[in-house]
Amino acid sequence: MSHSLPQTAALGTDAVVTVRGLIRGFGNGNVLDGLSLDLQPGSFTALLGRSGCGKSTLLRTLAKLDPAPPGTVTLPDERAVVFQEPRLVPWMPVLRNVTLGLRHADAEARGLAALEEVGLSHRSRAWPLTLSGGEAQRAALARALVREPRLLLLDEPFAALDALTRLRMQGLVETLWHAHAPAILLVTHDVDEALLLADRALVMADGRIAADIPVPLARPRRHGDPGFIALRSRLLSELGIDEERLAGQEPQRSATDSRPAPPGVAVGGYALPAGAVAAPSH
Ligand SMILES: Nc1ncnc2c1ncn2[C@@H]1O[C@H](COP(=O)(O)OP(=O)(O)OP(=O)(O)O)[C@@H](O)[C@H]1O
Repeated sequence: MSHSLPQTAALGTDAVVTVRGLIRGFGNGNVLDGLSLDLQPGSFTALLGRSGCGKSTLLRTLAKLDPAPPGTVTLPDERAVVFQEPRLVPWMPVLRNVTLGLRHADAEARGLAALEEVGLSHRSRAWPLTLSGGEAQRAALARALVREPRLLLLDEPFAALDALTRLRMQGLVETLWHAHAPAILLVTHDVDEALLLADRALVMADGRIAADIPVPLARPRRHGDPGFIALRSRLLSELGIDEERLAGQEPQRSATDSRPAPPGVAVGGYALPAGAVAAPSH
């Protein structure tokens, strides 16, 4: 794990999100144990960590779906969240799903514009159950986008998609980020996804941010670039993953594999072999 002190790193006054000493437990120890974090306006941050370390708990707290003790979390009002499942209301057409809860007089025009941006305007009248997995996630992104969020929370939004659709969706999210500049917090198990998209990678462990790694790579990013490879090694090491054992393994999935990715830490959409993840040292 990092030897730096990321709990106090990058804490600034102009942040769009401020978390200070956040504690959250469910009866059996604290999942979040004094976690502190700042997110700057327009930043793109990836959040990684072992399964069960508390990533979704933090994200749910930032979405105000879970309570936080008074004074520990400061958030903008304009927030939106996209989950692994699109969570569309099945008895409402796509456009209604996107505009649900919007109070603007021109909500429909805004909804159509958002659908246009995600490449789904031709399905605005469709029922959610007739959408493909990728289309449904596009609709979920449009529903987030139409709210003009200053903070966009993404909880493994591509994990249930096949590898090719995931690549397209990653490109779409990057385009939307460039166009609208929300602060994005992306929870992902995929180290390559984190390095392709984010300018900062956070690793959670022991209920805190254990490592805070800048990703100063030029875009568009490529897996083979030396800087990418070096950061990948660093991130895998922070995650306690044995890269040498990983290198000896054949990928279990191809780019056109339509099966959803299995849970656990992944690299480039490939599930890691069991032995590649070191036993917890704590
Ligand atoms: N509402 C809840 N009630 C009880 N325990 C919970 C609740 N929410 C989360 N937990 C527990 O808190 C821990 C952290 O869960 P969380 O979903 O935040 O982890 P995660 O890092 O997102 O995991 P994964 O990567 O597998 O999605 C887990 O042990 C989980 O069982």
